Amino acid sequence: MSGEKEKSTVTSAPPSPSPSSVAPSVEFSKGINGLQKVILRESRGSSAEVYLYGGHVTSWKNDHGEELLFLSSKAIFKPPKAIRGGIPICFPQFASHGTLDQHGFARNRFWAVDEDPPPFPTNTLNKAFVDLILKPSEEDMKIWPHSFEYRLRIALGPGGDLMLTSRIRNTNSDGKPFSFTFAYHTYFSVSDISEVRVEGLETLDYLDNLQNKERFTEQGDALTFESEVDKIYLSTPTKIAIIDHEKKRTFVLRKDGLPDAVRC
Ligand SMILES: O=P(O)(O)OC[C@H]1O[C@@H](O)[C@H](O)[C@@H](O)[C@@H]1O
Repeated sequence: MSGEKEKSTVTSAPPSPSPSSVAPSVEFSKGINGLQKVILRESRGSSAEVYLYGGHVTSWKNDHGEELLFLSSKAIFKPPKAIRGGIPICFPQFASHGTLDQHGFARNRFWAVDEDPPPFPTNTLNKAFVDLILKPSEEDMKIWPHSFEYRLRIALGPGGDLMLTSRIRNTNSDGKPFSFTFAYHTYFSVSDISEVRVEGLETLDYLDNLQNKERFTEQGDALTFESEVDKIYLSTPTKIAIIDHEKKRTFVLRKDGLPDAVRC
């Protein structure tokens, strides 16, 4: 949940063999309640929508136009309320692990388009992407007294895979270090929850949010959802799969620099 460079890629299988037609594109427009959004489109037809409010991915569609993220029908898109669903950015605090409001303030702030991001080591020429940046306001500094630059790149690859990369820099003038917790709190769209299985978290230790964050060890070999679940798994593998038997769809999540994973 913490670190300087946090990357997460999600793919949804199976990929479609449809032919390549248009070039990747990035379009700026007005979304719900006039809030600014960015639409990423890649050559085979997949797309993603990102609101500057929260730096929040609200939609991710595959090349058949099927929505892959859940967005609550009660999501109101009215600042200062966080958007419910999609991919909220929890920063500088995940959940209630600190003195700030639940999940920190980054999801309730207006991010800017980062016109001049530092270069990336990897080639993104074949991707549709947008770079966003968040810096604290004076008001933010009153509740969390650390100066930072949070750069977020959201990229959609030619196969429709979605990649988020976070680069967080300490800009305190005295160089004083700070620590933070962080999460991409992704809401995947699935059919019936009883048809869903998660692979990659078996036998791991977790903190159970429904039992005062007590630590337990996962026992079963297939992780399903039989009742309410709210668990933070510790030291998870870089690859986790979410298998939706009814939709016959598998989300493959790959991550780098993010040791823990939440299942809820
Ligand atoms: O309702 P929020 O603030 O968007 O948070 C979503 C969920 O985030 C999880 O991390 C919490 O453990 C849940 O209790 C919570 O419901």
